[in-house]
Amino acid sequence: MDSIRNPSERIVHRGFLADVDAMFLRAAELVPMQTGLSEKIRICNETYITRFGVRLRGRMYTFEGWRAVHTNHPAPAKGGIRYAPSVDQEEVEALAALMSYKCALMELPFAGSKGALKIDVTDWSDAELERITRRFTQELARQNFISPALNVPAPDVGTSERTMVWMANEYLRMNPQDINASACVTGKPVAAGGIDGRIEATGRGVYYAIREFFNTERELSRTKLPKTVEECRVIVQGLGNVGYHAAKFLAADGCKIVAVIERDGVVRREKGLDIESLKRHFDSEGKVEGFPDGSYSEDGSAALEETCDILIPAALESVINHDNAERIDAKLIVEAANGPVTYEADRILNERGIVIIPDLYANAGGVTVSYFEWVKNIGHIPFGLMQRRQREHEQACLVEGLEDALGRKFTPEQKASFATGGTELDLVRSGLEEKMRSAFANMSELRAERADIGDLRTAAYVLAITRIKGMYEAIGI
Ligand SMILES: NC(=O)c1ccc[n+]([C@@H]2O[C@H](COP(=O)([O-])OP(=O)(O)OC[C@H]3O[C@@H](n4cnc5c(N)ncnc54)[C@H](O)[C@@H]3O)[C@@H](O)[C@H]2O)c1
Repeated sequence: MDSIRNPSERIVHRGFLADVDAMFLRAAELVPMQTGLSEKIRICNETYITRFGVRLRGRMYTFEGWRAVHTNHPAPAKGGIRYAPSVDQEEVEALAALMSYKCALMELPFAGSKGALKIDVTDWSDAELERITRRFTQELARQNFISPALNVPAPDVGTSERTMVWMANEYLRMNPQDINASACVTGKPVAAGGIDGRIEATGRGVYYAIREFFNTERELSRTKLPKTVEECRVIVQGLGNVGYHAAKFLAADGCKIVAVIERDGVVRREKGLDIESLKRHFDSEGKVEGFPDGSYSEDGSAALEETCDILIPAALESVINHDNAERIDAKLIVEAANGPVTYEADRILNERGIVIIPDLYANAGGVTVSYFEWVKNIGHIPFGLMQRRQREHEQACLVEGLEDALGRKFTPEQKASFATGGTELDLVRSGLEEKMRSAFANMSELRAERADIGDLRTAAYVLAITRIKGMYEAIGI
C-alpha cells in the first residue's frame, strides 16, 4: 500500500487509491449501515478515458486524459484537473473519491470528480497548451464530463486560472445557448466570471485550519507544540499555488518558514525565509536554487525529516510513507496536498503521537470558494450582493439604535467608519473562515462524543461517510 519511487525519483502512485480506500474502510466500520452500501459509496462510479490527437509543430501528437466521477449525487460533480507527466487512472480515481468525502465533510452540495491530462507542461508553449486544452475540453464536453449542471472542473497541479478560462471559453463556443456556461469551471480569472479570493483560497484555508487546531485541539498533540501558531517553525514542501499562499499567511502571522522544499532542492533560513521574495525568485528562475537570502541544498526529500513544529506537504501524494514515517520530526503535519501521507505512514505517525490535519479538511478551502464562484455564476448576480444589502440594512438599524441610546447623532464620517467592508473579497474570506471553523467544530464534537474516534482523519471520514450514507438512504438507492 505504500508508494514506490522509480529510478528517476518520480513518485509512482501505485498505492494511492489503495490508501484512500483503506482510510475509507477504517472509518466506514464505525458507521452503521446496510450491507453493501459501504462498497457502493467507496467505488468510483465511472472514469472516462480519452486519447486525442493535436497537430502541433508540423506533426500529430497523441494525448491521454481522464475524468473520473466518484459519485453522481448531488450534482454537479466537482474536482480539479491536473496536468502532470506521471498521472494515471488510479491516481485520478483516488483524487475523485477524496473530493466526494471532502465536499460531504464541508457540507457543499457537490459530488466528487477529478481529471488529469498526461503532459509535462514545461514541454509546450502557452499557445500549444491552449490548443491542447481546447481539444481536451471538446472531448470532455462531448461526454458531459464538463458542464455547469453535471461536472465542474477547477485548477490543480499544473493548471491555473488561465487553463480554466480556455476551458470555459471552449465550452461556451460549443454551447452558446447555455445561459450558465461560465459555471462550467471554477477558478477562472475575476474578469472572466471568477471570484475574488479563489487563487489564495486553498492556502488561506490551510492557514485557517492550523489556527482552528491551535484554538481548540492543541492538546491532541502528544509532542511539545508551541502554545501559539506564531511561535512555530514551519517547513513547506511545494511553492505552487497552495504551498505559497499557506506559507505567506503563516509568515504574516509571525511564523518562521525555516525551509521550503521544491522540485530542485531545498532552501533554508533559520530566522525565517522571506516568502514573497522567494516566490518571485522561484517564478522567474523556475527553481529555489540561487535564492540569495537562504542556504540551498539539493536533497529536498531529506528535508522532510528535519525538526520543525509544523510540516506542510503541499506538492504531491505519498511523500510521507513507510520509508520515512519513523524519521519525520514534525509535531504537526498539515496535509495541504491531497494524500501526502500514506495509510501505513498515517498509522506510524499516529502511534508516535504526531497529529495530522487531514487533506479532506486542510485543503478544502479551494472547493469551498469554488462553490461560491459557481453560485455566483448560476445566480447571475455579483456574489454577496444580497448579503451586502442585508448587512447594510442591519448596520443602519444598529447605528440608529446606538444613536437613540446615546441621545446624539453620528456624523456621516463616523457612520462610514462603522461600515465593515462588504466587498466580494471580504465576503469570500469570511464565508471561507466560517466554513473552516464549523467543519473543524464538527470534527472536534464527534471526537468528544465517540471514544472510538481518536484522530482527526477518522473523524473527518466518519462525518463524510455518515452524510453520504444519509443521502443514499434519502434518495432510496
Ligand atoms: N489548487 C488548489 O486549489 C488545490 C485545492 C485542493 C488541493 N490541492 C492540492 O494541493 C497540491 C498542490 O497543488 P497546487 O495547486 O499548489 O499545484 P501547483 O502546480 O501550483 O504547485 C505544486 C508545486 O509542487 C512542486 N513540486 C513538484 N514536485 C515536487 C517535489 N518532488 N518536491 C517538492 N516540490 C515539488 C512544483 O514545482 C510546484 O511548485 C496537490 O496535491 C493538489 O491536489 C490544490
